Amino acid sequence: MRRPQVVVMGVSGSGKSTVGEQVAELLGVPFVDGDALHPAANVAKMASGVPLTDDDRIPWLRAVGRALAETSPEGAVVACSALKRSYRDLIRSEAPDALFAELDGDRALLAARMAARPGHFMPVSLLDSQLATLEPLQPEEHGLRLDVSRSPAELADAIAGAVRAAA
Ligand SMILES: Nc1ncnc2c1ncn2[C@@H]1O[C@H](COP(=O)(O)OP(=O)(O)O)[C@@H](O)[C@H]1O
Ligand SMILES: O=C(O)[C@H](O)[C@@H](O)[C@H](O)[C@H](O)COP(=O)(O)O
Repeated sequence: MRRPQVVVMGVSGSGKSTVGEQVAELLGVPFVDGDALHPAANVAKMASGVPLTDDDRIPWLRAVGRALAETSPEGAVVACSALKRSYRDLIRSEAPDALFAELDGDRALLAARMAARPGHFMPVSLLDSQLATLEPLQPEEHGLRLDVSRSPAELADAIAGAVRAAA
């Protein structure tokens, strides 16, 4: 298998961190949570209920792309919302072979998962702006879309299988 570079993407609460960690485990590569790469100002903004702008996100997306390309010679899995096509293009400018696994779910399920998640900075009130910003993965983009009504283990298996098939 070529070195896997995988972005688990989707709106807040879709399971990027939970599923991404399991994908990394299955592939035997490091996992990087994109949340940890945000500057403190971005986290403070989201925690106060204000959506990020493109200007807030651009340096962060470059950092996500660099993490994907540079964390390990074996490859990596990164959890990153990557909501717009232009954001994914920025990540691909650092990691051209990245495979994007989009986690989709209906609003009620996502809101319930966000509300049940203890101690996270992201308020449920930002879910609607996340969904409004989301541009789903397009057919010509390298990746797959999955519905998050399935278990994390099933989702991780499907993503790892797609990565292996693409290698
Ligand atoms: N497929 C799933 N089925 C059930 N619960 C899930 C699933 N994926 C994630 N969760 C739960 O939903 C919440 C949000 O998941 P998380 O990984 O933090 O999402 P994200 O990183 O996309 O914001 C967490 O409490 C997590 O345990
Ligand atoms: O671009 C953004 O608006 C943020 O990056 C957002 O999409 C991201 O999802 C946050 O980091 C919240 O963290 P969770 O996704 O873990 O809720």
